[in-house]
Amino acid sequence: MSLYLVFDIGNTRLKWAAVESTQNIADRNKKLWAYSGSISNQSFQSPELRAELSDYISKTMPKPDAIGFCCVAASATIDNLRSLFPQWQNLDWKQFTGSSPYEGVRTLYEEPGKLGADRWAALIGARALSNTNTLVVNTGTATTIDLLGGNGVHYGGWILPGLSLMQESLQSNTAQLPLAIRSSTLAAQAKFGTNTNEAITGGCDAAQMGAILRAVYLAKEIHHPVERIWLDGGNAKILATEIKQFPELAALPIEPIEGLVLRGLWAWLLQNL
Ligand SMILES: Nc1ncnc2c1ncn2[C@@H]1O[C@H](COP(=O)(O)OP(=O)(O)O)[C@@H](O)[C@H]1O
Ligand SMILES: CC(C)(COP(=O)(O)O)[C@@H](O)C(=O)NCCC(=O)O
Repeated sequence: MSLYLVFDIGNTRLKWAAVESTQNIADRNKKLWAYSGSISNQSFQSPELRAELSDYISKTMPKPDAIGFCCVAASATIDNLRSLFPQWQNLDWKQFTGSSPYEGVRTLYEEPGKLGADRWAALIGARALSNTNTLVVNTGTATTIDLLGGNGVHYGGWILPGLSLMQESLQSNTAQLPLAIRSSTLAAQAKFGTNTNEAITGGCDAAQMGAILRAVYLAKEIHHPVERIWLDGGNAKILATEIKQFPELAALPIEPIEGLVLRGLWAWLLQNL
């Protein structure tokens, strides 16, 4: 049995988890991520908070046999990550990138090295869960929508501004729009907005859901009809709730999930160590 520590550094948050090589990688039980957590990139810039995180992780688990990580944030974050555990000597750090090979999955991206490492890891994580035609939707800083065929081929995908980014860009690039606050009465989104707040949140939600729907139609057009949609990332719960209100989308095989990127890093370590 080997112990792995995996880190997913996104543009907003750093997520981590510890897993044992003997655990079932297809397990969807939340307990799978018993040792896991996240910290905002902003907090991770603070030496004091990094020391706290390091202390917490190193007291929670023994020295791991390997640490797998991927990063789509600034490269300085990688330096901070790699200096996190001075208490553990000779750590085996493995960086996963968009061009890291993984047996059983290949991408049609023209330059795989340019594919976001987190998108590629999420696709591998999805593959570890099932061999069906799958749409991988990651609703983080950006929203990414990727099609993975049951044959293990990544047909490419789309990148949209994430929900917060959409709303923030309206505020920062207009004279009259505020930063919208999501109403707790979600039914408001299922109609045309009758105030600025509803108009913004409803519009941004509709853009995200419209892209998912368009991807489902396109997958059918290219003869890889979607059999499963994984919804991951910081805005997955919001979007899943919105989706339930739209019969056309609610009928789709959509499931919220956590940690697809971390799962992909784990699968990659299993295959390469
Ligand atoms: N506790 C949180 N901290 C930061 N962002 C959050 C939180 N909860 C929800 N969000 C939303 O999730 C997004 C970040 O999601 P995440 O999947 O961590 O992104 P990334 O992988 O790009 O870092 C933010 O843009 C924000 O809209
Ligand atoms: C699209 C992304 C910004 C998403 O990042 P995230 O929202 O997870 O922080 C990231 O995957 C990235 O920088 N990709 C590189 C370009 C590409 O995938 O084509």
